[in-house]
Amino acid sequence: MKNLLLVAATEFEIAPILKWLETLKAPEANLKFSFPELEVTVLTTGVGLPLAMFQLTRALTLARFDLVINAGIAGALDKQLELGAVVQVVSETFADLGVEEADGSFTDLFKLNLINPVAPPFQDGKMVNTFGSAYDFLPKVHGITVNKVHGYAPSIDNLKRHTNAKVESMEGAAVFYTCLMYQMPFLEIRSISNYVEPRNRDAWEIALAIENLNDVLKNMLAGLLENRYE
Ligand SMILES: O=C(O)c1cccc(C(=O)CC[C@H]2O[C@@H](n3cnc4c(=O)[nH]cnc43)[C@H](O)[C@@H]2O)c1
Repeated sequence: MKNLLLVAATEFEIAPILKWLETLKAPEANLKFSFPELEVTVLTTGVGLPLAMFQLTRALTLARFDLVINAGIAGALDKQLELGAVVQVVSETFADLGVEEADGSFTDLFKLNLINPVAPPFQDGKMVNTFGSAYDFLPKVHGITVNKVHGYAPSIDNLKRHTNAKVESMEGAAVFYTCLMYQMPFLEIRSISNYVEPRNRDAWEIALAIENLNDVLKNMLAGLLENRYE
């Protein structure tokens, strides 16, 4: 039997898949859905790096899982990505962990020699999902994780000059760090709800992003359940 941990920041991001699971099976404690061939545990961590890191670490110390799937919406740094597009994030960085210099530029903790850029789980300051390369069903992109969503043109321009990342979230790097440290296979799947641009909340397509994200999750879970519940 496979044990899967589905991790999202908020319940609204995974509400459709949760509803689908609930139509198939009544959950046990801790939102665990048990099928003969698969156990799916759903964990909502709250928004942001500290909450995600604590909740995921606790979950991984309390039970054994074969795979963690981090699912959620995200901002796109690249306008070539369509709103509603679903991607697999294959690398992550803690993008605002550092210092702001007197000229407004940003220096990360690796350049300041405060974190060793090649000490596990980092590779040249990045975290790479080596487990995720086995999965090839979505476009693969690089991601960054931030504490503060970018919404001010000069800081967005500055960010785009210094990263080749295509998506921005608030939890991805916490999942990468924790899973890589525990050598736990994992995937980060994100659907684009908005562009990282001067703040314009009205332009966010959250409903579309959630619908597409949950369609992908449903296909994955249905496959793992040998398509007996479609
Ligand atoms: O209503 C808002 O203004 C607002 C601002 C930030 C996040 C949200 C959420 O709905 C939180 C859910 C989730 O969304 C991820 N997310 C979505 N877009 C972005 C982004 O442009 N930059 C970073 N994170 C983003 C994030 O992982 C949150 O957990 C609402």
